[in-house]
Amino acid sequence: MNDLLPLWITLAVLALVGLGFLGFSSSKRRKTPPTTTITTDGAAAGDVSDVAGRASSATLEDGPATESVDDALAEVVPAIEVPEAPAGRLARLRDRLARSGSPLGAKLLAVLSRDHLSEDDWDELEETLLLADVGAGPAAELIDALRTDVRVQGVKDPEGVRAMLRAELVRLVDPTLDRRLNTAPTTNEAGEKVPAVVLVVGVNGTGKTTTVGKLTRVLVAEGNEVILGAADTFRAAAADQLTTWGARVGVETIRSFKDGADPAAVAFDAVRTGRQRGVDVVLVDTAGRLQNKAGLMDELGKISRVITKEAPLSEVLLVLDATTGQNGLNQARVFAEVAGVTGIVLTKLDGTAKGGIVVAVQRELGVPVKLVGLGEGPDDLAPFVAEDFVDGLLQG
Ligand SMILES: Nc1nc2c(ncn2[C@@H]2O[C@H](COP(=O)(O)OP(=O)(O)OP(=O)(O)O)[C@@H](O)[C@H]2O)c(=O)[nH]1
Repeated sequence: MNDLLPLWITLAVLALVGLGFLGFSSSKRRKTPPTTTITTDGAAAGDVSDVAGRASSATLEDGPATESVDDALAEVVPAIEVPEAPAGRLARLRDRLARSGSPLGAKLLAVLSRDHLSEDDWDELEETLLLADVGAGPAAELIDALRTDVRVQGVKDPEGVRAMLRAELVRLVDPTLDRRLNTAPTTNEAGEKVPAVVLVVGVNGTGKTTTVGKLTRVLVAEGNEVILGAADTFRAAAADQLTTWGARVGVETIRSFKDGADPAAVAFDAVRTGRQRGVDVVLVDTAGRLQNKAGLMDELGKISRVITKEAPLSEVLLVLDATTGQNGLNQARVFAEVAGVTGIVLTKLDGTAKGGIVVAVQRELGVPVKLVGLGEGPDDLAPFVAEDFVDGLLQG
């Protein structure tokens, strides 16, 4: 029996080592990056935000709850998606524009193709433009230009009429405006990289958070490193929503888990983190409740003041819902005064026959439309191109 003692000891040691290995590998398995693929439908995205929210709050509020955080994340952390390249998106989305804008394009073409244009016909054209929210000034301008074209050229064949209308609409939308997004990082005097900071403002419900999410994908597709700041602390779900958008393309969101946290503090943290990490762009989502002008001015003023301690603001994008017409324009005026808007994002153009708002809002604010939202899909945000937009209106 004594002779067998060394053998028993060896077996016991081997068994212990074996058990240890199994334990290690199973704990490793829990930490393996989850492989759940998130589809583009809202339900799956919602699941992720729930869990992302649960996981992060567990980390912050419950102390060392690493096990449950891992488990929660393991359920649904998405595989990183590859967003669609931005160039040519407007052409892909042209059908949606055509469907929404066709009352404008088709009606204008139908009237202009009549044999002898009477005063009533010109009135009808003007009315059509006004109904599409082009605005009184630009509508009158377009009618004058078309009257001159018809008198001088006397075009009557359908192709000629279409070409004439296209040229005048493009002129009205103004292809000469600089619509580039300023998202290039800079270098400060100390030679350090400073990220471009894009502040996104607008009334609640216009699509700000969605736009920040879609814009993140545009920037990632262009090879930028991005960090998001969830400074919409008014609506708790907005930060979850933003975290989900970011996670889908491997982008981190800086947020607070405190109810009603100071949005300026979150914005500051986001920009500071972006600077420390050397990222290219920091995108900051805001709440922008339009309680009153003074309140809005205080909030946005404070956000931009604290941000600029870390990095200059590169862009202030105003998100406007195209379906809200003149009301949207009134809101836009207030934001433009308060926030120093440098570009407009017009959302929900897929759901309106009022594509003319592009012209009205540019004229009203003197700021170009830089991006348009044409659906709820993750890549349904397109850089605005005057010619493609007009072609969309005239298609169909
Ligand atoms: N059809 C369509 N829907 C859009 C578009 N952009 C945003 N939406 C929808 O508009 C709704 C509101 O969007 P949010 O991004 O939550 O709006 P928000 O401005 O951040 O709202 P608050 O956080 O309350 O300030 C969502 O259902 C979006 O899917 C678009 O271009 N087309």
